[in-house]
Amino acid sequence: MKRKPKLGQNFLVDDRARHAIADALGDVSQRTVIEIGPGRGAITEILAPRAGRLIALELDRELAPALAQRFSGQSKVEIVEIDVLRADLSTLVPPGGTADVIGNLPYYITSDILLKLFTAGSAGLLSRAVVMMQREVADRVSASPGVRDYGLLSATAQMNARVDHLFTLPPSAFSPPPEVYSTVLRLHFAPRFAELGVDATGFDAFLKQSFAQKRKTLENNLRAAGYSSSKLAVSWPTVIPRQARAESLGLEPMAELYRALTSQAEAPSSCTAQ
Ligand SMILES: C[S@@+](CC[C@H](N)C(=O)[O-])C[C@H]1O[C@@H](n2cnc3c(N)ncnc32)[C@H](O)[C@@H]1O
Repeated sequence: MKRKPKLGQNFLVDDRARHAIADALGDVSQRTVIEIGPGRGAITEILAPRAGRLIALELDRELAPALAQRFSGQSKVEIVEIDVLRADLSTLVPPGGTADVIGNLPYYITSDILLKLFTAGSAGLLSRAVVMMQREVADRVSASPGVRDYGLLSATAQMNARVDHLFTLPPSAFSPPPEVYSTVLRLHFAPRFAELGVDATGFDAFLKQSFAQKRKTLENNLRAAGYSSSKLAVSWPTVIPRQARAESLGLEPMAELYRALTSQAEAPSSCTAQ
């Protein structure tokens, strides 16, 4: 049986691909770039001479000191041994400015990393990210409403960023080769909460409730979350068919329903499910 590498360590060995990933971030000469999971430095070594400042976050206790040693002569490069999910990104961003992110992500925590990036993007800390992930996850992030892959991750991503699908790599681009294809996405952080007239925390929670069970209609998911039938009936916008599933709806009608539900005094927690 093939042994799975620990910490999602499939290192990029395709030279064209690592240059294409670094190039996708554009001109970073005046930018702070945060690299997630630099590993053996495949992308780090391309960005080190280009970036205004490069901060690479690596969890592996052997790889991090080896990289720190290798880049010790380059004052613009900092290698930090840390779990990216525990890192406080706000401390890495220049005061009053934003940073960019790059990374061939460790696939076992891709969704958690993306959520962390969206939160930081909404807080105005990040501008762009070029990130590689398992193809199936990238397809979900960039899916449009109504297609099979569209779900909570797509809605959350598209509330927070414009998503460009860049290119896909086969397992042979990595060593050891993973069992899956990998896709590179570019995210331009541009939160839509204000434009759609919703508050970020409340709407994020509403999306989770709306997509809670794929086989249920949106109305049934919201009833299960505690909204009463009467409240749903008076708030339901005419643009949304009563039998619709959240997976078929764009963010505009979802925001319209959320605004209608929250503009009335009754809160979901005080509703009786009927
Ligand atoms: C897919 S490899 C990419 C390595 C390198 N950037 C490349 O392209 O060859 C993922 C990297 O993320 C690191 N990693 C895994 N979990 C991490 C975490 N929680 N925080 C930071 N780095 C992590 C792994 O040690 C590994 O170096």
